[in-house]
Amino acid sequence: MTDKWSALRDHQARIADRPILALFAADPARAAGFSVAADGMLFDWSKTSIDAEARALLIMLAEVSGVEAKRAAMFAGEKINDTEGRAVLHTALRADEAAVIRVDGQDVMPGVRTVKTRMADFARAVRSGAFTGQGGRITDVVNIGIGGSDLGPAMATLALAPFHDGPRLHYVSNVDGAHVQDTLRGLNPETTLVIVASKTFTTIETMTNADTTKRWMAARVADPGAQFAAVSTAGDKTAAYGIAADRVFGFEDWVGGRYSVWGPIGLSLMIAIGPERFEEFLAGGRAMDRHFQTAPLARNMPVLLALVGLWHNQICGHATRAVLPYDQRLSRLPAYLQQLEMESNGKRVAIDGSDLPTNSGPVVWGEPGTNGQHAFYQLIHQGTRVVPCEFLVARQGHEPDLAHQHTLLVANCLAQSEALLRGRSLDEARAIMAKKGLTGAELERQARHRVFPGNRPSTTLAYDRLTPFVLGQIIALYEHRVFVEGVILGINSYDQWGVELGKELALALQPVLEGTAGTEGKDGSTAQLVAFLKG
Ligand SMILES: O=P(O)(O)OC[C@H]1O[C@](O)(CO)[C@@H](O)[C@@H]1O
Repeated sequence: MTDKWSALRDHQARIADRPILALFAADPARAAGFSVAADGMLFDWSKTSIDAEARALLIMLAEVSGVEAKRAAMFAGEKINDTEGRAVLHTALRADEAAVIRVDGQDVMPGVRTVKTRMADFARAVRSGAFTGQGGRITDVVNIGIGGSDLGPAMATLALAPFHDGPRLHYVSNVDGAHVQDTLRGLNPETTLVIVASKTFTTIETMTNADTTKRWMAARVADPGAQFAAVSTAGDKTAAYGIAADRVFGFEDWVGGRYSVWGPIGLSLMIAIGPERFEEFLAGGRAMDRHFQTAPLARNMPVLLALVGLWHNQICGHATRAVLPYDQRLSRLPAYLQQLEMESNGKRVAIDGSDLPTNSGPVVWGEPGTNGQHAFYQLIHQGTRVVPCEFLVARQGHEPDLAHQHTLLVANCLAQSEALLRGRSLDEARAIMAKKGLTGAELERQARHRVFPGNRPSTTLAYDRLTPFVLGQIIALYEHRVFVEGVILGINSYDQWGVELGKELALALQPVLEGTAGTEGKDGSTAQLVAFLKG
């Protein structure tokens, strides 16, 4: 059967044996030709097996899949999340002051601006000491949320540590009591602000941790509710929880959880770095939006990042991709991208309800370099499976006195992508063994262990320095990559039905574990585990 993927699959089969290095040899301008720059960032995808013909076919794939029309529909507030009947407008949260964006005929921007101003006022009050706890100035902020209500602000707070001049920030997500207990230990309830961050305000992990934290505070503070703020789309539920309306920051259902760091869910980040820096973060996202909307597909960074991803997963069959930031402060980026990419594009059914004719999105994983090098790069270099690697690296760090360490970091990043590309041949390995004095069968055996197949694909995203603006660019880049991949796959990237069944079963298992219900109807393994865990 020929479909929109066929020409690419046929082409890939034809070029499968051609080494990436041969592409560089044949085209001295390959590095520049297979790279794209946008607002100070460089995305180099030349160390992949994509040649000029594959590139043309990939661009055509984006065209025939209607990426440009769908992009316009998203930015215009059309309800492209059609299994939930919602618009997808996280971009409105970072749109410029003059923007007019309508949903159901209503301009949403006045509401966005009003809430942002309220957030900024509150953040300034907390940072300046105008808003106090019952024991004085706020020293610590605890953000209680999970998934998109945790990963974005937690990742960004860590990423922007050099700009963190507000109170200390803590993030509690896991329903495991260890998380909340370990976080609250050592904090003073009288000077702690708690932000309950939940789009729905029903998520059991978040509400359970909020209840626990409220009890912890009540033991020392007369009015714990006065030190709680809430971020949610559910104003009725935050009111029922006893949080005064002036400390509730609402948003609309057109902001998906994993896309929500730009708005009220980013309140903790705003308190950490201040409203002005937060604006710079939004400006970075906005710059990437502009690039995504205006650059031709062949020079469009999110489009190219998506096409490289599709080439590796759907065409070459590589099931995972590693995100490898050579930037310690981006150590939570892989976890953040796991939700962004896997919750968005981990779907086996197309928008029309039919089975997907190809693989869904890949498994995303990673750790910051150089730590990963001393852990799992062995498999990346010499394992039997190919793992496309996505490196991120800054031209400069925030530690001028440690510039030599930054140079070492950058050298390591470049060395890894070079090693993946070049590898080491058997002859080269034999020469190394011969130099060590080995001969015969032992030389051969030892040499085989030292062969690196090479020809392993990677991309590198390089930027100047991890500022709020650059972080905004990076997050928006990946958001739009997910969008483009989703459009081409023909799925709805903005729902998440796959998380529901486990939630339902957990609710039903709670009384079983408490002993008020039996294990009738449970499979043998689950019943056995219940019996063991009940003790
Ligand atoms: O913000 P909420 O409503 O508590 O949801 C938290 C997370 O739970 C999910 O719905 C998945 O269970 C995510 O999509 C979301 O980010």
